[in-house]
Amino acid sequence: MVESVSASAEPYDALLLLSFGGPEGPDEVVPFLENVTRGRGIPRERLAAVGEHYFLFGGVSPINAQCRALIAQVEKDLAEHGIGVPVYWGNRNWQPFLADTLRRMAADGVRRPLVFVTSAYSSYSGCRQYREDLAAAAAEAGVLDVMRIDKIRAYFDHPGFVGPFVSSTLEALDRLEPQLRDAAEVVFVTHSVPLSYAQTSAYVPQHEAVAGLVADAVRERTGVERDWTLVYCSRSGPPTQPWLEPDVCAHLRDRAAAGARAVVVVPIGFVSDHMEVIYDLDTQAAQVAAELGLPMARAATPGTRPDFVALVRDLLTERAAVERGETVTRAGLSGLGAMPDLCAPGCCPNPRGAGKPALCGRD
Ligand SMILES: CC1=C(CCC(=O)O)c2cc3nc(cc4[nH]c(cc5[nH]c(cc1n2)c(C)c5CCC(=O)O)c(CCC(=O)O)c4C)C(CCC(=O)O)=C3C
Ligand SMILES: [Fe+2]
Repeated sequence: MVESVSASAEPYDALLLLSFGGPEGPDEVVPFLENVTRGRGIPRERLAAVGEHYFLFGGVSPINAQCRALIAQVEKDLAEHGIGVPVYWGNRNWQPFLADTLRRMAADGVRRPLVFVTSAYSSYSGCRQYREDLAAAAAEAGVLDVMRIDKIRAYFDHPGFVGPFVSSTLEALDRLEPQLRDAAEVVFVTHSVPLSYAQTSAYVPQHEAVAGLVADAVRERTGVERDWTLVYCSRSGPPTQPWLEPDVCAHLRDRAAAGARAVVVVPIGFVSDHMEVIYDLDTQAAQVAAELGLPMARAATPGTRPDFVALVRDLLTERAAVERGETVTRAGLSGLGAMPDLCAPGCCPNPRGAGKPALCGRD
């Protein structure tokens, strides 16, 4: 972590965790899905199928509990480091809704919050869409005149994000039978997105960089050279629209046919074990692997690992130092360089066209 940056949140007076949101009971599943997919042309069959994924887990997405757990650890960590900013939480698609949170923050006297989004990579879904959410919610809450909102940069190659995946990949290898460990291939997985999103953002190169960093570290630690691939899960949208491929299940079939002996599945696209992880990987991909007789272990996501909790503080103090006019050293392990604090004009564009207001960028 970057200790050269003084541990102060000045000029920020609050940290806002901004996430996706998820249902917390069967009655909430359909309204939640309506919020997610409004105006996005997701086929009815796909929606019904995704609803079933949630019902399989009692209509409860794990994501909200994971946000609460992360916030509790971040509050503790900030307090331990003498950083006295309150931490708030708002979501794009479910309670607590972002606009309600912004209203409460304004009433509490917050004027200069910094936003941390639970998405590490650049893409419309993980970057600009949250910036549009901030603009819409700030307008709805009527706080645009009293609050200046900044957002923390994309953090895919930060050691506090990559490190937990190195540890969890080693732990997953250890869960395989000892005689299979050295032969196990590493399958890095992220959320598929439409090709149009991938072509207009650094989504794929950023994932390739993280996969390479984790694979290198695991090779160093185990002394074993193993094959790895980046694949995708959770494809949605109409069948006519091209999305990133291959799908994780198709990849497992291919590798089994090619004689692979075991796999470790590493969900580098996700900061915590939410629905895509517990359904698409732990349920669906695990079932395919079982049918193929292919031993599979799934690596954990960063969740509330101490390195990831410390990442939030590091990025908060880094950005605060920038705003105070200090020179900072930015933690980042890939050769891609840090993403800018203010998104460049037109970055991670809205596939339905420009023109929707977005905060925290140069456009
Ligand atoms: C890149 C990306 C991330 C990672 C970055 C980030 O974390 O933000 C992400 C996260 C998430 N996606 C989630 C859930 C859903 N995503 C959907 C639909 C879509 N996701 C997309 C992309 C992404 N999504 C896209 C291009 C669509 C098509 C519609 C559209 O263009 O918007 C749908 C609709 C049904 C379906 O078709 O799957 C659901 C229910 C949950 C909550 C999980 C839980 O409850 O635990 C989380 C964290
Ligand atoms: Fe999604």
